[in-house]
Formats: sequence, structure tokens, C-alpha cells
Amino acid sequence: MLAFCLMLPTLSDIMRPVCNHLTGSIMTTPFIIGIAGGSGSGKSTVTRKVIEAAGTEHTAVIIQDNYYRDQSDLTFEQRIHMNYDHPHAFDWALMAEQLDDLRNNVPIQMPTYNYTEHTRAKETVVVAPATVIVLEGIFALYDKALRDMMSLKIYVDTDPDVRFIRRLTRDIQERGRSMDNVISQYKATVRPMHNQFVEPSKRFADVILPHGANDPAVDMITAKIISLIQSS
Ligand SMILES: Nc1ncnc2c1ncn2[C@@H]1O[C@H](COP(=O)(O)OP(=O)(O)O)[C@@H](O)[C@H]1O
Ligand SMILES: O=c1ccn([C@@H]2O[C@H](COP(=O)(O)O)[C@@H](O)[C@H]2O)c(=O)[nH]1
Repeated sequence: MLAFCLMLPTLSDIMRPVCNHLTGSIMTTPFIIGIAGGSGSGKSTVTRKVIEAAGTEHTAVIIQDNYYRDQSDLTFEQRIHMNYDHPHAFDWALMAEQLDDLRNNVPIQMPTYNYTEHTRAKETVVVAPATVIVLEGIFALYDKALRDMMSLKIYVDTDPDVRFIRRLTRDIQERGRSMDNVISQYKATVRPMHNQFVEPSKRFADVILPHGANDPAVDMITAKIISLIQSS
């Protein structure tokens, strides 16, 4: 088995089998899908619908928000004034390292994030390698190193007013915010950073989903994932 594993790098990179050192079995390089789009565009909804339809057994989801930098060294007062819509807010090295691990069929300890406290939570989540891996987040298509690992790049395109209304409702209901807080953050950082960094990343997309999580688009992505799983 060892000799066979050592010969593997000469095989095609597209369906490159790698040796799982724990089981000795041969596994295929995962198919990585990036799903980007503005805050409130429907990225999480698209991801959830697709994974529900394709089944969780052969799929894994990496939520990019979990890679916001750990800010436990800052006070809460300092944390609420940070810009969470600039690329600098993220731990890109950890994200690339963990996505690369999954690409090489190595399980990861994904960090988790607390939006109410604006910092990384203590808990981590084990993510096992899977045939299809989805990376979802506002900057999923921003970084070249991550893009180069992806086989399918999707941008969820939703009108700004719709995104704002959804974010307002969600942040008040689920992220412990007030209406004034959501409005001032949107004007100060969310909107300008979206225009500067998120929207321009659309040009890297293979597929653009108009109107967010629309059913025909979700059905097409699901069909692609199911066919990948069946052929793996
Ligand atoms: N097509 C849709 N129709 C109605 N509500 C939606 C739709 N897509 C998303 N939402 C709602 O809008 C909010 C933001 O959606 P979400 O998928 O979390 O966006 P994102 O992950 O891009 O920030 C959520 O409360 C979600 O339930
Ligand atoms: O501490 C934080 C961390 C993030 N945010 C906001 O979250 C969104 C990204 O999440 P979506 O699920 O894509 O909406 C980003 O626009 C940040 O502004 C935050 O407010 N506080």
C-alpha cells in the first residue's frame, strides 16, 4: 500500500486520489465550491437548501464568518467599533490552511464565532473531509489562494434594499442588535466595504445567482453536487 500511495502524485490532478493515512483507503480530491455575496444576499440560505437536498453525508460546509479574528484581547467597547466588512477582519492564514487540509482529506477543528460578543467562541467544530465542500461567506471569492482551490465559484446577487431589510430583521432577531445599531453599522462600514470589496469579487464567479436563493438556481447547483457525489 505504501508503494502505491507514493506513486499517486503522477496521477491527474483533477480526480487526484490521495491516500488516507488512517484507513489506507484511496480518496478523491474534494470538489470545493465557493459561495459569495453581500450580507443578507441569501448565501447561507442557498447553502442550507443545497446541502439539505444533496444530503449531508458527502458534503461539508465551511462558514467563513467563523474565521473572523479572535478578539478576546479587546474590550467589548473596542470590539463593537471594529470594521467587520474589511478583509483585514479575517484570519486568512487559518482559513487557507484548514481548507487545504480538507482538500487533502484531513479533518479540521473549525473555529466558531459569537456575533453578539463580536469574538471567536471557545468551541470548535470537527469538520470531516467530504466529496463536496462548500465555503460560504461575503469574501469567499476575494482571496486568490482560496479561489485557486475552488472548482465552482458562485456569487449570490441580491438588490441592496432587499439585503438591508433582511439584515435588519435578522440582526435584531438573531444577533442581539438594535435598529439604530444595524442602520449606523450599515452606513459606516457594511455598504462602503460591500461596494469596495464584495461586489467587485463577482467578476471571479462562474455562476451568478440573481434574486438570491431562487429555486431554479438552487435546483441546478443541487443537481451538480448530486452528480459529483454519484461519480465519486
Ligand atoms: N429568498 C428569500 N426569501 C425570503 N427570505 C430570505 C430569502 N433568502 C434569505 N432570506 C432570509 O434573509 C435573511 C438573510 O439570509 P441569509 O441566507 O442568512 O443571508 P447571508 O448568508 O447572505 O447573509 C435570513 O433571515 C433568511 O431567512
Ligand atoms: O462581530 C461581527 C462579525 C460580523 N458582523 C457582520 O456579519 C456580516 C457577515 O455575515 P453575513 O451572514 O454574510 O451577513 C458582515 O457584513 C459583518 O458586518 C458583525 O456585525 N459583527
